[in-house]
Amino acid sequence: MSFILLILWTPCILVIFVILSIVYNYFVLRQKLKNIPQISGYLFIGSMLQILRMSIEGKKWFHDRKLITPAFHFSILNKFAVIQSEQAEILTKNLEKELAKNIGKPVDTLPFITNTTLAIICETAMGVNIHAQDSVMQYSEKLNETSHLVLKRFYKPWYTYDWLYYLLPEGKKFKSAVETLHAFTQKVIRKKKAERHLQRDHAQFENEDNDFSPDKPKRKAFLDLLLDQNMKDDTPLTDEELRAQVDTVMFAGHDTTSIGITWTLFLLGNNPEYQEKVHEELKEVFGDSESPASIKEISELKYLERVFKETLRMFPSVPIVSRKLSEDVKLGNCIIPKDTAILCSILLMQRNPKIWPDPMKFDPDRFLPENSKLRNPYAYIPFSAGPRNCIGQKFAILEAKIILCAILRKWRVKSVKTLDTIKYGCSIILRPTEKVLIHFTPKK
Ligand code: HEM
Repeated sequence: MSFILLILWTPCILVIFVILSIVYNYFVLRQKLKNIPQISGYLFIGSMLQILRMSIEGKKWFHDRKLITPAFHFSILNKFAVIQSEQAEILTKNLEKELAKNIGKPVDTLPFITNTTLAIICETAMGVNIHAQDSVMQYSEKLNETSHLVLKRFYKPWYTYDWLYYLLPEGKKFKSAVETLHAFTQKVIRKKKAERHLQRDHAQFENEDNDFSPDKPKRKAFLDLLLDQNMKDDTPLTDEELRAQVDTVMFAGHDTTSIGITWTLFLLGNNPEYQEKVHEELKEVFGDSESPASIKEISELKYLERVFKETLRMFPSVPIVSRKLSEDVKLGNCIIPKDTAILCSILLMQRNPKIWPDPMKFDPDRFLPENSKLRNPYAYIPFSAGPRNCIGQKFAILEAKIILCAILRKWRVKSVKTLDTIKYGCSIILRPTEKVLIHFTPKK
């Protein structure tokens, strides 16, 4: 079967094709650059638009993407890696404390990892230190609340109409959560802008282009980089658009990665023979050293990278991506007309036994170069594909490796639940719906 037809109730009836085939994903995801909208605007009735920029289309999307791309350049990622490493060290200290408090008990792992990825994204996206800011935790809670509410709205047709939705308790809750989010990001942007004015007045940044030279210890957040780029742009972003950019990176950049890392620990904790290979690799790269990992050492952890890739195959953090066709597209014998809504199911495709034999078997060697070379690149798309793919892919892989490496250099892990017994479900993100309990046993 290549696609499923879904008919949904929205202000007008919406027909959606859920695509299950590699070839069809290829046609849908690589549509022309001129107009590659996602359909979150359709599905979530515009409410997500208030928070994020995911529904921006055409030239506007292209302009904004060009503007934020330099902030994800490889040279800048290395600077961000310093923050990722510092936070990974804090995580291991926190885990040590937790284990000392509850000797012999398994740890509910996801909250620890999420606090870490949230701290990382706050510092890298906004330049805010999480420990100094209680409001950041509130920001994260509200972000989760809004994504749950958006999804609930999708299942209740009478919530479709804004005027009605905002009169009802859930609509009011949603509005208040969005206001908290906006207020926080706007405050940070205003503060950043004021700081920059002050710095300019004091001529502290005489040579902007050299700001990333190694002898300059100052680290810039995504927001600083965006403001730098924005100053050079012919059509700069407004404050509201800047806010949406930062919110998007905050939203897209912490839960996705923390859940991916937690699933990795869960799968390693169920597959001791593969976990042993990770420990062997760590021993080879680090020996008995206890110093934090360097970027070079992280890049040598090829097996760990394959482990993370295989985890994202079985548990893609984003299980579905959406598109609205910008042109008629021929799929098999059918012509699907322009403007049709399409869902590409990453989850179903990456677990399709015709493409991935024995799909629920965890096997990192599927990603050995010799085993991947003949595979269609659209068979594996946890970061989506085509021009509108995940801009944070390299950031996420680096972060996952740094955090996993920091944990697995200290402990062996064993999961309480198995693949058959753990409960999880699809919302915007594929997340566990129960605690992911893991035993951590010191290696020394
Ligand atoms: C394991 C971690 C991650 C996964 C699996 C993931 C996956 C995805 C997917 C599937 C999309 C949707 C693309 C589409 O609709 O085709 C996306 C978009 C996006 N992601 Fe990620 N992501 C991850 C981490 C990150 C991180 C760490 C950041 C930022 C630091 C980030 C920033 C973004 C942004 C800004 C977009 C929107 C891109 C656009 O519309 O131009 N992601 N991500």
